[in-house]
Amino acid sequence: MLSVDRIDAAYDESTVLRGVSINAKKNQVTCILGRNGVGKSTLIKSIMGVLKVQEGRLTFNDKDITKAIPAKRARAGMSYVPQGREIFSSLTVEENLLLGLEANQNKKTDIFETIYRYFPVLKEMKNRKGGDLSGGQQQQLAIGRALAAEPALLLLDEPAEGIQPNIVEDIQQVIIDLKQNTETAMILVEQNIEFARSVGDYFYVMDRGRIMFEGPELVQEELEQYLSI
Ligand SMILES: Nc1ncnc2c1ncn2[C@@H]1O[C@H](COP(=O)(O)OP(=O)(O)OP(=O)(O)O)[C@@H](O)[C@H]1O
Repeated sequence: MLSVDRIDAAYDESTVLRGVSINAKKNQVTCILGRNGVGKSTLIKSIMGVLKVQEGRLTFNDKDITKAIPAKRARAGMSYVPQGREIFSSLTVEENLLLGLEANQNKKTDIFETIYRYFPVLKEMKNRKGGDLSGGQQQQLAIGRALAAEPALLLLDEPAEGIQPNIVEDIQQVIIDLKQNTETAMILVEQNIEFARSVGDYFYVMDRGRIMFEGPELVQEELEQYLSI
């Protein structure tokens, strides 16, 4: 459903991604692993279109989206949870979710019941300002907002980073539930190997802007070489 074909991406003059190719499939969690600064977030940004690629091609549901702006990719079914959970602090929880609904083709708030079932705390706090939530609650809201679009492809950039363990478990359960009950394809950038292993179906390991390893299992040797384990 998503195919990234030999892309290069750069910030100004410095090239960060070099000939990166990955695929994501319906109903599967595709994990991107690698040390700090190897280009994982840059890859996710290139997929969402926040960063333009210089070379290569992106295809989403058989359409070439290489030059499409992020809003068009969102309308086509992509949702993005950036690293650092960028929610709107001055809007309420419910207003944040309503913004997510904008990208949803059927625009029905029925999806909110599913989101509130996944993250009951969001229902309890639906009239509170996003900025009043704890870090973990804001991460739940960021994921909830992305799910309000009922995406075909969900991009998650380190959702477990800096989050307390019980909320990490909730997020893990949501990913597993989405796999079991929907056709959502997910791309998960993660430093937490156990988290990635527990939900992942296919793994890519990056180093200095390139894919060094890919496969359905994480091989210990590759982990030691590229993830300093
Ligand atoms: N906005 C930016 N402008 C210039 N350089 C950037 C920018 N964002 C990232 N970089 C650089 O691009 C490289 C890859 O960064 P990226 O954030 O993609 O790595 P990452 O693998 O996601 O790391 P982390 O796990 O720390 O988020 C790094 O050298 C980083 O310093």
